[in-house]
Amino acid sequence: MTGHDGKRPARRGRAEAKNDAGSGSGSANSSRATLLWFRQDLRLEDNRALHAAADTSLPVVFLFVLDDGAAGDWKAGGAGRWWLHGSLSSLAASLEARGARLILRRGDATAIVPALAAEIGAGEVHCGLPHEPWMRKLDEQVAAALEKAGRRLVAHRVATTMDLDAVWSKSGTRFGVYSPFARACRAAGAPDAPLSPPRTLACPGPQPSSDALDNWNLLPTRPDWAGGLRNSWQPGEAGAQARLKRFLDGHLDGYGASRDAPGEADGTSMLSPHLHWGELSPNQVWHAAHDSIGGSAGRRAGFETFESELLWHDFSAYVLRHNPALPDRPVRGAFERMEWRRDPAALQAWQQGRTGVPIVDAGMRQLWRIGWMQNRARMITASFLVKHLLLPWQEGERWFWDTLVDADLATNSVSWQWIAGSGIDSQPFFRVFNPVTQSRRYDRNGTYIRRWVPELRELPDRWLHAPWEAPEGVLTEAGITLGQDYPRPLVDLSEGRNRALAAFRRIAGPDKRTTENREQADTDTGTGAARSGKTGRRADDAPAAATGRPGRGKAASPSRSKGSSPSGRRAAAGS
Ligand SMILES: Cc1cc2nc3c(=O)[nH]c(=O)nc-3n(C[C@H](O)[C@H](O)[C@H](O)COP(=O)(O)OP(=O)(O)OC[C@H]3O[C@@H](n4cnc5c(N)ncnc54)[C@H](O)[C@@H]3O)c2cc1C
Repeated sequence: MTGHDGKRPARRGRAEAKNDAGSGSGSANSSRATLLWFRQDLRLEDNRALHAAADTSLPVVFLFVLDDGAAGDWKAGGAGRWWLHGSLSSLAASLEARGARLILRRGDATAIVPALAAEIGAGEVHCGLPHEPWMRKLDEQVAAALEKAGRRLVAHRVATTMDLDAVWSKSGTRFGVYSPFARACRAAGAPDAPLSPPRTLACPGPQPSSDALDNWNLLPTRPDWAGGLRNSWQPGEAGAQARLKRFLDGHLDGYGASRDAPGEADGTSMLSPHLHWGELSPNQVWHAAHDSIGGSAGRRAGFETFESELLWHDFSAYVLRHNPALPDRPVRGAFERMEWRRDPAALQAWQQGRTGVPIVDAGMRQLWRIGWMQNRARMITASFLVKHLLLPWQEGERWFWDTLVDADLATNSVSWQWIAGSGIDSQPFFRVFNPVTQSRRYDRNGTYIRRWVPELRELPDRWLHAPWEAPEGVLTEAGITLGQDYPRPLVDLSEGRNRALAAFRRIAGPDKRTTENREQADTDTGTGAARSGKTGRRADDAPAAATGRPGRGKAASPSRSKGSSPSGRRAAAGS
């Protein structure tokens, strides 16, 4: 819905506080201070929790708790911890510049938050509204503990453009598909306008004690694998603003095409870690992008596509909110019976970017080096793991969790299940990305491959995407001996594809949706039918007719690699 001035009406009235779990029994009136509990909203601008705390006119105490116990398997991974250190350091400096202090505590938040609220005499604790299941459970426990003492927890929407509890279909059901969800969001109008930081922050005289950030050991030391991350990112609000400006100044126009070209510098905004850690709100990003359109048709087109991606971010949170088991279990029950293979050597080759398929290796090495991978490359590498290698999507999800600076429980699990075909509004399993076709289409000149797989640099474009097809003389001239300078492919692409399709056929029967997929698979003929609602997500392979030979992979339940610490996994993979 667009207003006559070309601007959408605002989604006002949707930023109200949530999870107001306490009784509000009057203790707020006798409060001496307010507690602001930061989580994944590490910013001063457009932070509704911060505004609500400041509006009490009481001194505000700022707290961040590192509670790895509550997060369990989903505590921040190695790259996430590196980012968190930088982001907290930046936030602490911004607060100090305003005469305030960030209090750091490590341990059980259900004990720490109520105890600190009692210590400073806070009637209210303000925080951002989370969508991670473990954090929601934690909030319930903290709210209950506070309530016992007549205090209350007040959560504010800080991480999505929409109030996710207010998005319903016309028939009153939840959306299970992205496109109508996005239509409903767009129809609701523009996201709320961003708020500037409060002018003044009243701070208490004596401050509570705080841990020293350096003592949390969030940065890797032995080995220090973070050099590529340091060279690529500036965690914190200032870095986020600079990245947003760079993208909007030069790259919104043409984003529709460049977002699919992994080799294009700044082809996408690279805002994902800043958005994940809440150094920028999606509302700030939306408004800045919208305001930058001016009269340009190209920028408007870029904006429309960019907005779709921001809504995918909201949709992922929405899906996780309504499917708390999503990070661990397939949404489609039939996939519980999938006969995934167990092949640690293949898994490690994938993690290290040594599969012998250049576009896959380029993506995995980019991830390793800078803690981020371009979206098209994420799709190709994920599909290769799940389909050509027939390894459980949870293995890939775990690896991404540990190595991505933007690792986000909602987006990561929704995306992995989308690739695996086991999730909500996913790509059907029988759509198998051919990595070579994808590579030729989206990295036509080989810029991406040459950057991240330099040993192939001298190969002519024609052979770069599939070196195993190159004549011996061409390889020799490029200085490559396959199996020595660069691996032979881990799997024959056509055999891998057939093995995956055979495994899929064995589970397809009893599950309604997968049966439908299979029937569709037998009749689809073109890429048009392969288009999903997801912008730019298109499978390029012909659909699976019932041609594959039965696979021989042994049934393996997905292992979660429990017990190996994230940084241990990074260290184990070498550099
Ligand atoms: C297997 C797989 C795993 C992924 N894991 C994560 C993850 O852990 N964290 C994460 O933030 N993204 C994840 N994505 C989604 C996507 O790849 C990244 O959000 C995107 O590449 C980030 O780059 P950008 O900021 O330049 O995006 P842009 O193209 O500039 O998009 C702007 C913003 O929109 C959102 N967005 C873009 N693409 C998607 C998408 N496909 N789904 C949901 N939101 C999107 C992000 O917040 C992004 O920062 C994953 C995708 C795949 C295929």
